[in-house]
Amino acid sequence: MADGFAALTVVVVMARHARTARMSIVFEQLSLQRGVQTVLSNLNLHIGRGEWVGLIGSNGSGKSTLLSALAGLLPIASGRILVDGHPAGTLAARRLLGKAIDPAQLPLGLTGQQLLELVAEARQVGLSVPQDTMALAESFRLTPALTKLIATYSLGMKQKLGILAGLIDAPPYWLLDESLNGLDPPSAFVLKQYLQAAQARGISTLLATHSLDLAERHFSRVLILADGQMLADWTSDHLAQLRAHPEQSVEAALVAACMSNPVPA
Ligand SMILES: Nc1ncnc2c1ncn2[C@@H]1O[C@H](COP(=O)(O)OP(=O)(O)OP(=O)(O)O)[C@@H](O)[C@H]1O
Repeated sequence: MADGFAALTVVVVMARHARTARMSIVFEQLSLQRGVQTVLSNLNLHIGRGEWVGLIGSNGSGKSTLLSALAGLLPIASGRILVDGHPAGTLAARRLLGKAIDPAQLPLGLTGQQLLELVAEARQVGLSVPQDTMALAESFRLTPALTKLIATYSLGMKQKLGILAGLIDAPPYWLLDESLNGLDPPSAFVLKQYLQAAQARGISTLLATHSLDLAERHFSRVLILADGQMLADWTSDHLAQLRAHPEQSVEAALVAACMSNPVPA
C-alpha cells in the first residue's frame, strides 16, 4: 500500500513537472559563443508564464546574445533552450515568441504599414494588421507615420515600429532588447502599461535593459548576467522585500550587485 502511494506520488510530481516545462522557457546547461569567445556558460534557468523579467548586466555581458539564441537567431554551443517544450529555432518555438525588431534591421524601403501587413501575413494572423497592434500604434502616436517610408523615421519611431511588428500576434513570450531606448516619455509610459497588462494576461516579457529604475516598480523578476554567468536571480518575493524596505531601493541594490562584479575584459 505504501509502495503504491509512493509510486502514485512520483507519477503526480512527474506529470506536474512535465506540465510546467510545457508552459515555460527552459535553459538547460546552456553555453553560447560569439566567434571563439564564450559569452555564457552552463546557464540553467526556468521562466514561466506571466513573468516580467528584467535582464540586467554591463555592456557585453550577453543579454542580447541570450535573447537572440532564444529567438533561434544564433546557434547554441552546448546545452539547450526549450520553449514550451520545443527546441529554440524550430517553427513551433518561433511561433510562441515575439521579438521586437531591432531598429537597425528594419527594411527602409517599405512603409510602416507595409511592414506590419507583411509580418501579419507571415505570422498567419491574416492580411490586415490586428486591431490591438493598430491601437498600440495610435497610443504611440505613430499612426500618421505608418504611410511613410521607414527610411524617413527617427530612431524612436523605428523603435516603436519594431515593437509593433515584433509583438503583432501577441504570442505568450515577448523578447525586448533595450526597447524603451529612444521612446518619448508618453510612449515609454504606454509601453510599460502595455507590458504590465500583458503580464496580467499570462504573457511573459524578457526585457534586456540598462534602465534599473524599471525594477523599482515593474519587474516581477530580475536576472543579472556577469562574466558569462548568472550572477543573481531575484524573485518577486525578494523584489517585494526590497521595495517594502524604508531605507533601500531596488535600483541601489542592483547597482551594488552589478558593481560587485568586474566589467568583462
Ligand atoms: N556580432 C558579433 N560578433 C562577435 N562578437 C559579438 C557580436 N555581438 C556581440 N559580440 C560579443 O558578445 C559578447 C556579448 O555581447 P552582447 O551584445 O550579447 O552583450 P549585451 O549584454 O547585450 O551588451 P550591451 O549592454 O552593450 O547591449 C560581447 O563580448 C560582444 O563583444
